[in-house]
Amino acid sequence: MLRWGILGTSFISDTVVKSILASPGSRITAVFGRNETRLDAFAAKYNIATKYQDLEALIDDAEVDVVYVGLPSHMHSSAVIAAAKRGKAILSEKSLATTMEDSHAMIAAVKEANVFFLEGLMYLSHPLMEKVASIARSGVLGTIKGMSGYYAANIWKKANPLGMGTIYNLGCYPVSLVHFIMETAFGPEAFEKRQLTGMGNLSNEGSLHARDASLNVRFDNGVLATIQSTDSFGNDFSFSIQGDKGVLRFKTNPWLPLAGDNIIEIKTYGGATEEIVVSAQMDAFGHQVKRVEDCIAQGLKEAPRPSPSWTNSVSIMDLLTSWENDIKKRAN
Ligand SMILES: NC(=O)C1=CN([C@@H]2O[C@H](COP(=O)(O)OP(=O)(O)OC[C@H]3O[C@@H](n4cnc5c(N)ncnc54)[C@H](OP(=O)(O)O)[C@@H]3O)[C@@H](O)[C@H]2O)C=CC1
Ligand SMILES: O=C1OC[C@@H](O)[C@H](O)[C@H]1O
Repeated sequence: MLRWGILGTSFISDTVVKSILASPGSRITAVFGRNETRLDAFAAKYNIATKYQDLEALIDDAEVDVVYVGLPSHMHSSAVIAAAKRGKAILSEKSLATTMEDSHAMIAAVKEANVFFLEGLMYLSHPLMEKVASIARSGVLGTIKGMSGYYAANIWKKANPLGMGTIYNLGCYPVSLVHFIMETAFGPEAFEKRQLTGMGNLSNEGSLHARDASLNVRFDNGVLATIQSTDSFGNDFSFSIQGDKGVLRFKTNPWLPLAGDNIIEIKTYGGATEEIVVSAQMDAFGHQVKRVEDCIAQGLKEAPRPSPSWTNSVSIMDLLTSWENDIKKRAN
């Protein structure tokens, strides 16, 4: 039985805790929150016995095997480093961090401590992504030539501005999916070799960050990717993978795959359209908990693909930070 300690009592901890409690292989022994009222309410709601207002105290708790980091993204690095030093396994929310310096420091710490670490890009643990990878490898799309993605959610008033806006809150989803498809189709180096341009609208509320952002990438092998992301309006998604024989489109949200039916459409240029349904027992958060349990039971320190390896998480961050820098460079 895996014993979890939860850092943070916000919306995302609420979601993740429900999946942990639904799993027979896990239980929650402790929760940290800085606000006493919210901490008490959270612990009471989920019947969590031990409450801490001191983050280090939770990490030190001998009854905690795995720490879930549900703190804002600029705090991931310090929490992950502290947990790694105490030998804890770690599941830490996306984005990995908000800077490359923090990203390298946290991955160095988990390597040094030789502990399990997974970034919470939860959709990559869902069986839908295994299916997408098998389609990308099957040849039905031909050679992959391009990808287009869009993610919009009106969350800017709720998201912590120190999490650095839509690029890190939402853009990380299409970028990590482009990363996964590039790796699946062309091998581990293909994503790294590229040129990009970023455009966007900046906000200075709480931090200087992109609120609406678009990205154009040309990978050195000729594949083109276009991504758009906003946290200032809407509630919508799209993602397609274009090959020289056909195109794959997601009919349901690739980044919030469900318990139930998840739907992909493949259209070949000869005219045939096939709908593929991937049915799952659990949503992405449920599969993510199962993945953590399975990895720890097997003594693994990194989760297998489609979940991101440590190197994958750093590569994704490298693109996110380059995207942000390019937008900011144009604004100057
Ligand atoms: N996977 C998913 O679907 C989603 C993931 N996320 C991720 O979850 C994370 C949390 O984001 P968000 O909800 O915007 O963050 P919040 O600002 O709501 O903070 C989350 C938790 O961290 C606590 N916290 C914030 N600042 C501090 C601090 N300085 N010291 C101690 N505790 C602190 C908050 O306490 P308090 O309540 O007192 O403010 C809260 O309990 C991010 O990494 C985000 O990317 C978010 C949404 C969905
Ligand atoms: O991280 C997230 O993932 C799913 C989105 O719908 C949510 O708003 C975002 O914060």
